[in-house]
Amino acid sequence: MAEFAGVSVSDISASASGQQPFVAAACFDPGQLRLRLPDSVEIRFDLKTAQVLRLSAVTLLFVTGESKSGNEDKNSFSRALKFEFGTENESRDFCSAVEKCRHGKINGTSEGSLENGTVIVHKSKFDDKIESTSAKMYFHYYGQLLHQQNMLQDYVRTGTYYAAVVENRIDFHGRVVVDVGAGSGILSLFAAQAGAKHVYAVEASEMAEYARKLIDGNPSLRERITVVKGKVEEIDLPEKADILISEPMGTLLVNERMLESYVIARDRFLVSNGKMFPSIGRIHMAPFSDEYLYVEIANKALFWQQQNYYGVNLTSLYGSAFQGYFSQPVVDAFDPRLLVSPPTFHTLNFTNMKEEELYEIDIPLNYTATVGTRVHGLACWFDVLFDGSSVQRWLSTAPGSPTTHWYQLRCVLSQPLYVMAGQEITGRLLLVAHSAQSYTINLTLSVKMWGPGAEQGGILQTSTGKLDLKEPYYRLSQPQPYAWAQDQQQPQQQISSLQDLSPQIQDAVDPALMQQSSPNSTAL
Ligand SMILES: C[S@@+](CC[C@H](N)C(=O)[O-])C[C@H]1O[C@@H](n2cnc3c(N)ncnc32)[C@H](O)[C@@H]1O
Repeated sequence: MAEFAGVSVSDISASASGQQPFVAAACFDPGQLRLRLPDSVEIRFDLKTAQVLRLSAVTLLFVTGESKSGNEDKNSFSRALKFEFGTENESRDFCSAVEKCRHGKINGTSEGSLENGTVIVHKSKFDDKIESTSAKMYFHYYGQLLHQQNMLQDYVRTGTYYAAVVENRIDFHGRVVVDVGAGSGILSLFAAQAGAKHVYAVEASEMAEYARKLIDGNPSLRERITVVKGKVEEIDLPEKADILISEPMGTLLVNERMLESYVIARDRFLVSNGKMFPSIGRIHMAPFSDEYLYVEIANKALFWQQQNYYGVNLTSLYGSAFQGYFSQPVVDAFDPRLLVSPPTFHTLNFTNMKEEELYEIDIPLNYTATVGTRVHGLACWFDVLFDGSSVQRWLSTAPGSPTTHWYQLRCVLSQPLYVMAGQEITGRLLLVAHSAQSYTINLTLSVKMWGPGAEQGGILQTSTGKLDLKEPYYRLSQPQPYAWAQDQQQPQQQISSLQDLSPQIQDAVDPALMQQSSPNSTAL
């Protein structure tokens, strides 16, 4: 590894103001820069979080998220150092050494000449889009075995992947495979079982170490699997892949924004015409009616209706709390008979879509109501296709299908809509990605009002909602029995304390329900 002797270093971190420049030797290890000071103190810097800014031909600014002293590994703090080199060549060599060693890469990356002021080694595309705090929590979550176990124990999910791989061993046999976000390494092991020539299991979280252990514990497969710790946006691999395998799906398919990493991995590692398992995903959507759910959500805000909470009037926050509860998409398994019309779907083709197409997903909605009822929002779920050469398999998360750990998702509108059987429901679902690895959901549903004016094009009754996919309400009930007739004659036990609701909710609740409600009914 490269070594640079006699580098003049000034610590210009706020915490080091007034310190004199010192002379050090700079050495590189995979992923690390070591500065050796004359008094044999050594300071190590993690290159993954480092940025290098070229200030002049011989001066570099080196900023790092954390450093570790030789004696005390746990002592970490951010540093800004100014490096002065003897020659321009030396400063360039230092830059390319940083780049080469940054991720402890399997192979090196190109060296390039730089203009003054160019930031040369720093954030990847992932880091540019995603807040570091979000990424830290995300990879911390996936670094824990209990969460990997949760996915492994979703037998619908894991069993479908297993079947898709072993039934299509023709697609894996003798092929190079990249497992994008390998987690425990399970899909890599499946690919190796199906005869893959070599599998690169790429995993960014600490789970990579467990994956290594798991793979080591399977001697007949381990020779053909290499675990690569790092983000697919950042690591390099020694060869291209014939096939990518991944499980990048989040709630509503797109939550976690890992599909973008899957598409980036395709562009970086897959041979042209290579296969992707899965190759397409579809978001399915349909309007639904669920009075129970609506009242349950509206009721949550009632707390803020109190005028004497330890002597404090809370009501000024009631409106905000009410909107807040309706901004949470509901995750649970529901009875498909709650759907008000047949679903439509929107397809994402992972094999040819651009990563940027996932930043904003705009879906026009158009349905015909099959029943007269109140529409409380839009129900969504997804499926993905394993388009194998032998067998095509779908992994479905639809209501009524065996439940998966994704359940289904419902966007509930604070103002329900009235529809008649045969009436058209139009609208738009706009998903806008945000830097916390999730999406803002903008939902609009409209129906034409009946009565005077309808013949002239009708008056639109529109309801809108803005929800944050990052903040779901995990309701996780079992599928509800379909307890009432399509004409919305609700059974008595579902109505509780409706008389206690605020006038605002009472306006929004089905008037038939209000008449039937009784304070003695069982809780919702
Ligand atoms: C949904 S889990 C799937 C794990 C495993 N493939 C399975 O099927 O059980 C997604 C995994 O991808 C990893 N991951 C997410 N984004 C990544 C990225 N950009 N680069 C590498 N790994 C990533 C996460 O840490 C997580 O372990």
